[in-house]
Amino acid sequence: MASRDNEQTELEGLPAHEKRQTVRNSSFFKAMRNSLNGIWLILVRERNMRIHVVLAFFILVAGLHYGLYRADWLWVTMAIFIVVFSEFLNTIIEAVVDLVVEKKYHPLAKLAKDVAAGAVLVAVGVEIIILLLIFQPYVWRQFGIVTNFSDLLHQFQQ
Ligand SMILES: Nc1ncnc2c1ncn2[C@@H]1O[C@H](COP(=O)(O)OP(=O)(O)OP(=O)(O)O)[C@@H](O)[C@H]1O
Repeated sequence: MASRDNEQTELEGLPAHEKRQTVRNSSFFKAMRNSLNGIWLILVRERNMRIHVVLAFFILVAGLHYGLYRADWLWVTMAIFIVVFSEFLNTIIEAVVDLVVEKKYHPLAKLAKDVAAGAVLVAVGVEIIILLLIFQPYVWRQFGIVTNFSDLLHQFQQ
């Protein structure tokens, strides 16, 4: 138990002077503060999350550059969300596993962590597919090539 207490004060991203709260949040604002702290902690502790956020920024810039339609923005938002959300779940699972096994090797710990990491990989794969499907007509259009089926139909009708 002592080792867990030490780990708590040494947790990267968590101020050492942080008051140790283990009871329910006394107010909505306290709950909000702890939730924002969770977002801050994952950004400070997880390099992969920082990479996802930077990539999301460039995707948003590309979306603005190409002037995506509203429906396309919904897909792009969902694509970014599933990756960020899966990274949140991955971090939660890693933390809970570490809390339970306390640095000892356990095949179930490996299973939980590897499967959680696999979920992030699947989410990234889905994100890539969505982004390719959404962005490719805009990119081709820049070179004067029409690939969108409805645009093609529209051209024939004219
Ligand atoms: N207690 C454990 N028992 C068995 N295997 C473990 C244990 N801890 C970690 N591993 C193995 O080491 C790998 C890396 O674990 P770690 O907790 O360092 O994740 P990480 O490097 O932060 O991963 P990610 O890049 O997904 O955040 C796991 O995927 C798992 O295969």
